[in-house]
Amino acid sequence: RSFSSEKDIHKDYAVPNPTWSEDLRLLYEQFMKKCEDGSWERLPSYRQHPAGGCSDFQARHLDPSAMKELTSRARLFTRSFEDGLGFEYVMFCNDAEKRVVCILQGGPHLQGMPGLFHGGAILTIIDATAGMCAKRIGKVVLTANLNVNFKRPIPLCSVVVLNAQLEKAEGRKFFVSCTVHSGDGRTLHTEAT
Ligand SMILES: CCCCCCCCCCCCCC(=O)SCCNC(=O)CCNC(=O)[C@H](O)C(C)(C)COP(=O)(O)OP(=O)(O)OC[C@H]1O[C@@H](n2cnc3c(N)ncnc32)[C@H](O)[C@@H]1OP(=O)(O)O
Repeated sequence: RSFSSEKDIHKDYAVPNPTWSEDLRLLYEQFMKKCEDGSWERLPSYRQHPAGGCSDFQARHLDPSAMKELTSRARLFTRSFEDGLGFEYVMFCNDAEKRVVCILQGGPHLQGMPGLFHGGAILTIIDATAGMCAKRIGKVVLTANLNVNFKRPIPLCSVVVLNAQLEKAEGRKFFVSCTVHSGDGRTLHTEAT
């Protein structure tokens, strides 16, 4: 299926689709309920960055002529898989508490060791969730340092919950902690700063 259709570019992927498990749907409903009083907000998620969304950042870091050609082909890594095969996730933010929660069902194309989530895939979704937590305050942010302890392996295709918390801000430096728990909250799989 072509990813570059106009419709697809503006499609919000942070909503249920037929590949979602019952566990992910239940977590989604739980968090959508928390959004009712406005304390939590579901964050829409698109395959491509909005045009001009990071123009000053791109001007500083990238060659504009190269960017033009690339932009139409570029995809957000975590949104570049067919439905259900990669990262099925939704992020919710609570700006008052400086928190971002990400509910995630990892697809079969994220395998590392047989039957387990690839460590790089876990790093990716931690980077995106902690990055979003900093971005809620810093607007345009880059990850300078990411330290991770993998405590328990994550079974492939299971549902997990990431909790990112802003711990400290010093000027333009943001310090964020992030944990990955099993969907039932009983197992701490990963912790990161
Ligand atoms: C519209 C957009 C929509 C977006 C949707 C969401 C999509 C999300 C996608 C998900 C994407 C997720 C995000 C991604 O994946 S971002 C991609 C991965 N990250 C990068 O590529 C960043 C590469 N690094 C750099 O560009 C520079 O090194 C940065 C910018 C980070 C700092 O270089 P800069 O020249 O600017 O500043 P500085 O060197 O004077 O340092 C400044 C201060 O920082 C301190 N420091 C520096 N390094 C470290 C370190 N390693 N540990 C601890 N501290 C460190 C340093 O001591 C100093 O502190 P102080 O002495 O001032 O106190």
